[in-house]
Amino acid sequence: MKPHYHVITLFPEMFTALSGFGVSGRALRNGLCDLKLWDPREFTQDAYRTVDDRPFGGGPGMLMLAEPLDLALTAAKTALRAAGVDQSRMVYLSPQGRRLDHALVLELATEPGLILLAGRYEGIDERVFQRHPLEEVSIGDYVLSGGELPAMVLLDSVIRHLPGALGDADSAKEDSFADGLLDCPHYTRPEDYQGLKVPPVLLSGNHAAIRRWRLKQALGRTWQRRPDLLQDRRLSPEEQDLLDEFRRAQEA
Ligand SMILES: NC[C@H]1CCC[C@@H](CNc2ccc(C(N)=O)cn2)C1
Repeated sequence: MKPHYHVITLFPEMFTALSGFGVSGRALRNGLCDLKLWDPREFTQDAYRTVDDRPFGGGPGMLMLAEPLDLALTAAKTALRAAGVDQSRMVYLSPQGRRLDHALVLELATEPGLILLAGRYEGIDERVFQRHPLEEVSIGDYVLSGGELPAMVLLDSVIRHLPGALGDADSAKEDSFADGLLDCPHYTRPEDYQGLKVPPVLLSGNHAAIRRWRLKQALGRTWQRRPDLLQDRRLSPEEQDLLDEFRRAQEA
């Protein structure tokens, strides 16, 4: 059953960045999943198609009105039910949310339906959260002008884990965060670029040695740049040896 992704957004055209290119574009084109965009403006009833208004209590900026969002969210839910998906996770992208990480991406990749709400302006009327069980998700501790880019970041990372999305399935498995480590260095032709050489082991054809070298580099980089990731990751005896080797070489 292919997953259905629905996004509520004032700027549906932005999503060509996801649907028009690369792995995510191919996955959508090949029907591994589908994407439906809902513009709250289509759910307004006034002549000016108003989607925002000033905040009660004063303060700068505008807020998104509850009704167009409520109607758009309900329309998305109804469409998903018609497609046979009864329970969809509903996500509001916001800096106040649960941090998106590999674990959450894997969770979301198992969902048959997702409804994402991309906010704009200074926020949305709080009553939308009382009408819909929206979970807040953040892609990082910074503020963007809208939730559309975070929605595309979330969907791109999720789509990569759908069966068939990546030609060579291994590349997702080999994704650094898949095994809890940062990525190793990569090299391709030429063997000598501006006097800079490729590590000989990668040209040796000795696949056991190449695997060990890559694992050692990934462990060393993680230790150097993201030691916190090593807190949560038990190391096998081989990995511990490789990391010790890396560290000794650094101190030499
Ligand atoms: N109060 C600001 C807030 C009002 C409502 C719209 C959002 C959109 N911007 C976002 C959304 C998500 C993230 C993130 N880190 O995932 C950053 N920025 C901004």
